[in-house]
Amino acid sequence: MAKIHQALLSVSNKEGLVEFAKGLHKLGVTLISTGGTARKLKEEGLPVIGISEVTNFPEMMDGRVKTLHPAVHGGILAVRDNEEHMNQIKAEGIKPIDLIVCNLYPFAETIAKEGVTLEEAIENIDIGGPTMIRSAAKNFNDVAVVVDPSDYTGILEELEANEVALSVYKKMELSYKAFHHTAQYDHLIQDYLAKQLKDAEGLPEVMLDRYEKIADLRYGENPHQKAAFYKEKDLTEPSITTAKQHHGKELSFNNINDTNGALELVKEFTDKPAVAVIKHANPCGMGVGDTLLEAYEKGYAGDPLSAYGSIVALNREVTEDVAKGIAGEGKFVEVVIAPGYTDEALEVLKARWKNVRILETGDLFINRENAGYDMKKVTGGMLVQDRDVVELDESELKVVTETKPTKEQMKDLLFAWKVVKHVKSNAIVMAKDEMVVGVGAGQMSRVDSMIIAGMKADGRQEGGVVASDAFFPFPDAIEEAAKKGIKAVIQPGGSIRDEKVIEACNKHGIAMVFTGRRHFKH
Ligand SMILES: NC(=O)c1ncn([C@@H]2O[C@H](COP(=O)(O)O)[C@@H](O)[C@H]2O)c1NC=O
Repeated sequence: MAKIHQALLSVSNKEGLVEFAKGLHKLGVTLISTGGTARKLKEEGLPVIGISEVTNFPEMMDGRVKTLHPAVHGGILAVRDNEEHMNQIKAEGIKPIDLIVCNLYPFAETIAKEGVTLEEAIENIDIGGPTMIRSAAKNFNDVAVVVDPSDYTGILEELEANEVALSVYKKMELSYKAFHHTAQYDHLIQDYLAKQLKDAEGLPEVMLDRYEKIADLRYGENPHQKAAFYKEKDLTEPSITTAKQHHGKELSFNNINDTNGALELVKEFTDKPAVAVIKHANPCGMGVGDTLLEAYEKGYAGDPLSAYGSIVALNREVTEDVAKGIAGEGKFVEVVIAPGYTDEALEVLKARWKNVRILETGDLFINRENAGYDMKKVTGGMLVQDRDVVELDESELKVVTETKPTKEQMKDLLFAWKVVKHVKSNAIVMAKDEMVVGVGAGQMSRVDSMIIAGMKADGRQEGGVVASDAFFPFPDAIEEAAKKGIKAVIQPGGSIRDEKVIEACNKHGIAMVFTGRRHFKH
């Protein structure tokens, strides 16, 4: 392993710098540095060669040109066992630089400042730093590059243990990290400029760079599929990616997907306690109540059979009584997710199941102003759209039937409308007293979803309401609803046969409300 003789330190974030430089100096490494970094090291009494002594050029134009010089890049990029390279740098009086310690102008922090000007942002685009980092990262066989102050201690320890050398494997690891760092940095700049341009409202040119891996998963949807979990970098609201796990087995691919569905559903309810019971990302039960226990009981009662092995999401802190409800005899859940838990509640859940995943999100909200994107993978491509977070404007509701919904029915219609948005299309939700009593999900025809919802409700829908995520193409589903004793329906409207659908409602004395907006979820 080749020894490190010369290091170039040029950092904006000076955290840990002095200790690291002192360690390098103690190991006999020569230190080269740029303006502010050199000043800081000199203040500590460290011997530092200024960059101008290396380049024979002054640092110019407010620091726009400091390290951008063949004396620096030749010293970094020369391949040490390439005789010609080494002769060439020698002839120019260039000495190899074996270690680059660099982090960049604080672009992210600058653009986050209130009232930042374009000029200020542009001045904070680092050019020399990324160039140097990339040179060193390319030549990782011979050069080490450190971009993260949290790596300083570990590197010093390795240098101390290995006669001031690092393994090629370690240098390759640092190279990977360095390219990641510069790629992120460029991305941020690209994004910022896109926002300044007139088409800032459009979707970004490149999507996947916005995501970083937070976990490798044991496997994907099936055991033969490899999988990992990625987090959106500029995430602005609590989500499955930010939830803290208190207890239980590692989350699986399917757990994450289903828990996301459960959490997003209860996030819709802010005014009152709400509990969703989810299987395969669809709600099998959902309830709203004056207390969280009441909401849980309604959520569970929706479909106790399907609730076995479900995911339970709650929108309020879980208390002991609710935990006892979830942990009741004969029950089994995969995941519980909530804004928080009392100590007693946690005890109850932990004691009941060794493996149940208990997740805490903190206070729940939907950031509708900056909700991010929703994506669907297709073979060879990806579809991207805004997340469906638009709220129902109650003033736009239109009662289109002779019969008007009662106050109680309207409450249930609005409840069911929020739920149906989270059910796979074609989606039908039957509800009564702010409790889901039947769900028809993912059917190829809407009337089949209605029939299935009615089957699941098993009589409990009598006098209740129905929500449909998209319009009824025919009156057939209304005929089915009428047979089941449904008294009010909420749906977007907009079918060419709306008149027929309204006629069917009028015939059966069903009240129907149009929202004017559909919520497909495919
Ligand atoms: N222009 C250059 O040649 C150049 N070389 C290094 N830098 C950056 O200057 C900063 C350190 O400056 P100082 O040591 O003066 O505090 C580092 O963030 C480094 O990435 C440069 N600045 C910007 O491009």
